[in-house]
Amino acid sequence: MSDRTPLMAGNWKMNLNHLEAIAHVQKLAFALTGKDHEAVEVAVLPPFTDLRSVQTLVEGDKLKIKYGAQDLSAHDSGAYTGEVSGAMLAKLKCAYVTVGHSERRQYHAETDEVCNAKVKAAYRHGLTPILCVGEGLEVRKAGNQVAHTLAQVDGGLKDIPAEQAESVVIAYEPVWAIGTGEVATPEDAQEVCGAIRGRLAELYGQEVADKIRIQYGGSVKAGNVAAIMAQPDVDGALVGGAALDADEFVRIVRFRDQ
Ligand SMILES: O=C(CO)COP(=O)(O)O
Repeated sequence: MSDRTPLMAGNWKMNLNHLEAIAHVQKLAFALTGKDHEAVEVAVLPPFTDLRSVQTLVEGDKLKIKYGAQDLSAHDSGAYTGEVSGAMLAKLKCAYVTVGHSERRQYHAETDEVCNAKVKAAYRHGLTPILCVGEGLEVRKAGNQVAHTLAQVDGGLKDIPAEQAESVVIAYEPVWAIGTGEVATPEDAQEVCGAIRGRLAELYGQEVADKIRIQYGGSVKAGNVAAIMAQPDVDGALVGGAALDADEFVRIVRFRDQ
């Protein structure tokens, strides 16, 4: 059993307005106990428009729930219409920011180079990046999932020094498992997460690699999370749909009770 604290993060995607976000975080906060928070780090990743409201609630009620954003600009400020900078997210006391989610890679043509620039921007502003990697179905069918995912890790972490990388979170999210209900088997998850740990050791040495948390994401539910979390190189989950159901997300946080 590693001494890495599991991170269960809910990626709400484009769901819950700022009023719904307040109600949802209140429900989570009411359900989660001090014992839960000692065992697992819990984070929510709402849409940008919810962040100020979530910050106000978390700070006002001194909640242990962390929060962050689903994306950030590679730029710090300027003529980038519609973008949100890491500086602005830091001002809202965001802890995390996802980078390179497959839906952004797919719909916004985010390359490994763009993801690398965003990882650097996150660190410039004191945000912990959750770097999302993972293969599509064709790559999986061809048996190239490890090589594909490691190339994304290499690209996303290019020129990131060890003192920053040791805090990064890597989220392995096989695209064919996202939103499909077809969760990866624990063995599939461990195969790639273990390979990611090995690459991190090659890049930064084993001591740093052993500090880095690697999440699994893709149709995680309370019923399947425990077997995935039992894998030695899985340190949490990046949860989509199930995170929108407070009771289900709390059951995911309490995976050890299953
Ligand atoms: O994309 C995901 C989290 O970032 C996973 O989404 P689902 O849990 O809905 O499959």
